[in-house]
Amino acid sequence: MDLESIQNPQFLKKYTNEELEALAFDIRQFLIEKLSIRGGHIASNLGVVELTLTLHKLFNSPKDKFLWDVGHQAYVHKILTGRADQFDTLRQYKGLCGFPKRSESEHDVWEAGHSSTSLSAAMGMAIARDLKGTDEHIIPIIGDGALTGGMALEALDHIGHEQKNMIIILNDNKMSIAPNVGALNNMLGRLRTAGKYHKVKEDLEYLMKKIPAFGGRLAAAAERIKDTVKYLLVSGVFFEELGITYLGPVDGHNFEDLASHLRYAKKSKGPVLVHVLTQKGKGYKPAEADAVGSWHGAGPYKIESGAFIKPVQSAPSYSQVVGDTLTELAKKDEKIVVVSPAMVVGSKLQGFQKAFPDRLFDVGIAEQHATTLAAGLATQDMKPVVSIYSTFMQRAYDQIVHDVCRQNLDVLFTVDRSGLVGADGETHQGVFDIAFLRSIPNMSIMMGKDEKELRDMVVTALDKPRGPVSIRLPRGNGLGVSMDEAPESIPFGTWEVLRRGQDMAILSFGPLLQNALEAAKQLQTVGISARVINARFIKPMDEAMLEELAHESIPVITIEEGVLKGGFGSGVLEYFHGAGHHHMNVDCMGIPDRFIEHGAVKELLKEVGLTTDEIILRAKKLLPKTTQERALK
Ligand SMILES: Cc1ncc(C[n+]2csc(CCOP(=O)(O)OP(=O)(O)O)c2C)c(N)n1
Ligand SMILES: CC(=O)[C@@H](O)[C@H](O)COP(=O)(O)O
Ligand SMILES: [Mg+2]
Repeated sequence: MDLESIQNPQFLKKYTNEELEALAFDIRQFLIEKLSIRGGHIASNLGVVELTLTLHKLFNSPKDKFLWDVGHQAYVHKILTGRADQFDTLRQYKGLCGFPKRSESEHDVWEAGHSSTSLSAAMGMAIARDLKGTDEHIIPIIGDGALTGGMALEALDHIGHEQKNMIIILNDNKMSIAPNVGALNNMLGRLRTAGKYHKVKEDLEYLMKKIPAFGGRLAAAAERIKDTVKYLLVSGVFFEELGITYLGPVDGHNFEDLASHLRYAKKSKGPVLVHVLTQKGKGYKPAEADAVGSWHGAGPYKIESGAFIKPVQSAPSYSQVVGDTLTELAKKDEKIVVVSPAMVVGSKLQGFQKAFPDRLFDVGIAEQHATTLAAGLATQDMKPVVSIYSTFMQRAYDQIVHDVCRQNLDVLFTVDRSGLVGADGETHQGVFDIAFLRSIPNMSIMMGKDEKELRDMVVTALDKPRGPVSIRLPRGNGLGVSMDEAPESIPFGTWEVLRRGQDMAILSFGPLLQNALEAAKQLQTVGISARVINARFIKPMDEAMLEELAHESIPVITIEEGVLKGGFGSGVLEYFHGAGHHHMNVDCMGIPDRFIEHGAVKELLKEVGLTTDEIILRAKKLLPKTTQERALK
């Protein structure tokens, strides 16, 4: 079938199972081909082809509402709702978003990117539906990984209590990004192998009706028998005990099985959970065989061999540098313990995990728990490191404030994917952490200019008690600087002058320092001498150096890949203001007050004006008239 001709899912209503099989094949071929060019979340999408087709056949989107948890597995839904023709632009600048997007389609009723939000949102929609007196079906689709998130569990508690009509699809592929972990996953494992509960339950209810009613006592006894049988037949009745009818397990690649369970769910009252078993990567051998999560969010690949097409990189990724440094340090310091909320693969912690399986805790998608767990470890004189993506750190804000910083505990946060991340877009940009961490008492924040300085920062943070420390590191690879020298501690709270200059000062940190240095070089050619300062400690700032600038009265530009409101530049302004240096002329460059969509980081930097050219323009404008005139000559 020509998938690009699909306008909406109506055509599916009349499809036979054979036709659905053929369409599932075409969709898989389409995805494998399109994603081979620029990558994307292929494995999760290949796993939900039959499920998505059946949902769109049996329900009426957009009246009935599908809420895709995380949202990374909504590609098939996008194809069926008329967006196949845009797949060449998937996750590209100004192109199709990699997650559901309300502005893209009326069928995208809920946006996500972060996990475990679908059940709460579905509950909100179900309450609204009942208050308005309408009758649509609300259908959150949540993975076994996302189910480990605290929000999902909070929502289940409420859903079971309220008893609103809702069909929860639990898409269980035994995988988070890597193999799923935790006691809930173990419980699902037992359910996977148990018999089909809904059939057993129907038989039981039939049997009960046949028992003649001899008053309340017999009825009560019959209920008890039913409960006992339920316990005997189902190894875990977690959902039923919460008041949510459990149906399944269902073969998520079998149209008949899927349809019969979903039809049953459709006519059920109250909340129902349909436990669907799928295989991540289904239909593409290299992705099916993936046991570590390499095909979760894949880059471009060769279709025939399944080999990834990677640009030749001479430098290690920043994540790898942190992972390796922690492994090295942990050899000498047995107090170092690493906590990862489901991101062992992305943050390159497999080496640490292999070397110290007892000292790495993958806690599943549980950023809040990860943070307070680390706080607990710190109270017991351990050296916990929470390896966390900047964007997911947002989930743990209260735990950082209340549990870690308030008690001034020695917890190190290695804040991965800090700054713009690119193709994942606005849900994932790591641009808020400086603003939200800077305001918390006791928290220190650093970012290295290159991979060597990053390594030195990890050493610095762990060499003696420092209170809470956050070390930011960007997505991607280092600059390729030599790592031959032994790592060393950096004097806490100090900045570094990278280039001398007396007309003005550019203050920045991390990869953007390269742009600053290039700008300074080009400014020199027009007679402007710009000092470039590596403001590697975002907090505490190097006040002695700020005082020098104030004394010299030279204009200052601050540059950061973070939001301007409350960011590093704000900190510099606050300092000058607080110290009474009202004469200081400061221009802050950073991320404006809006969400930044997907695209290559380079394109996004251009969009927000964080380029060498823009720095040069802003520098020239900031300088006093006399210096500007000198530059024009
Ligand atoms: C709050 C949060 N933490 C971490 C992630 C990173 N992440 C994205 S998908 C994923 C695994 C989700 O597993 P599951 O829900 O089972 O979906 P699957 O990929 O198996 O289809 C993780 C950990 C996230 N998106 N949101
Ligand atoms: C959907 C999600 O949250 C992750 O899969 C994320 O896309 C991973 O990002 P990285 O590719 O930066 O590890
Ligand atoms: Mg999963």
